[in-house]
Amino acid sequence: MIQLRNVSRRYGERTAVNAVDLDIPGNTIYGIIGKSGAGKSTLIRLISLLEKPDSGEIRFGEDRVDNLTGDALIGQRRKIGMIFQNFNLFGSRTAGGNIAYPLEISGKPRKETERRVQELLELVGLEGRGNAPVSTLSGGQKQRVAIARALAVEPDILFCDEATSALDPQTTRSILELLKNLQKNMNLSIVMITHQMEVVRDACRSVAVLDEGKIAETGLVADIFSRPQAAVTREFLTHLNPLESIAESSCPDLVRWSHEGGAYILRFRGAVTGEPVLSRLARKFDIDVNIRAGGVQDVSGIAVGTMIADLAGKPDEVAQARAWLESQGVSVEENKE
Ligand SMILES: Nc1ncnc2c1ncn2[C@@H]1O[C@H](COP(=O)(O)OP(=O)(O)OP(=O)(O)O)[C@@H](O)[C@H]1O
Repeated sequence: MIQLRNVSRRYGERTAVNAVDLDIPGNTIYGIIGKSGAGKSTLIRLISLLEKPDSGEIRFGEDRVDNLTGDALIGQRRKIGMIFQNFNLFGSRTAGGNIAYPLEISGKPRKETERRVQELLELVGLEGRGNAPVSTLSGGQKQRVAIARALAVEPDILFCDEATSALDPQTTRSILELLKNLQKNMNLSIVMITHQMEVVRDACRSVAVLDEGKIAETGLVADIFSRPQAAVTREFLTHLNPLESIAESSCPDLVRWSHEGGAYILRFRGAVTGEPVLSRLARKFDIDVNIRAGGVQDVSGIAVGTMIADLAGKPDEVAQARAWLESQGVSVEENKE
């Protein structure tokens, strides 16, 4: 478990991370999502002990780590692996040579290093590619090498900083699948920094939404998807949900399709998705329901439905209908698009 209390980091006049409190559970994949400039990279530099906060405390488990220096700092940093958007591989080395690097500098004997490199290549699905020059690898393969290199020294925590942002959607999915499997099989804690809600949906169990250096909200991904609280979260979901992404999602259940928008966004989860809530709504209230688009996404194994609909009728009837929907576990939001 990583714990941040009142952590701030300023650059001159600019407060990049502002009084952040965060509990990142261990042994899971935790997402931190934010727009460009929200402070994600700064936050990850602080948590990975590359920079010190101006104020506040960071703990790994019981140990306070933000104030460490010397060998104690090096010891804690050994527990952390990192992968990046642009892979940061050594172009002059082969795939295997990159993976061997951290083992070589930690003084592992050559035979052991060779054996471990083979194991790691297998682990990331690159068996037989150890001698390939980095320049001959695809983006997805390069990221697999970077993952293997990060895992070579058996870290407790793997930080992924926009690790799939440079990859196409299919490669992104395969890298996320790999990370999910590694997390499960190695009891790893993974923290994923991203600006893509798809990455949060497809890989993370919990998420923190960062906005202008502050935590806008945190929660289980399925809860955030079905009942977003902060305006910035809704904005992320609006860009992901209503039209294109539903059609592309791995579990499309498209009801209808329209580019004309709709007055309301309805979100619901679990059992509610299977119930004929809208037909009951239309029977119960004197309103017309026009579904513009809708679908069900798989969010960490939980079905989360999103529907864009018009609810037309007298204002008080529509207000009552909205209140009834909320009482049935359906979150109703005006569509600002
Ligand atoms: N080393 C630095 N010196 C000065 N300002 C910085 C530094 N690092 C970050 N900032 C500022 O802090 C704010 C947050 O930046 P940060 O890179 O953490 O955001 P981000 O969410 O990672 O954005 P992006 O996705 O664009 O990288 C920005 O206004 C940025 O200009």
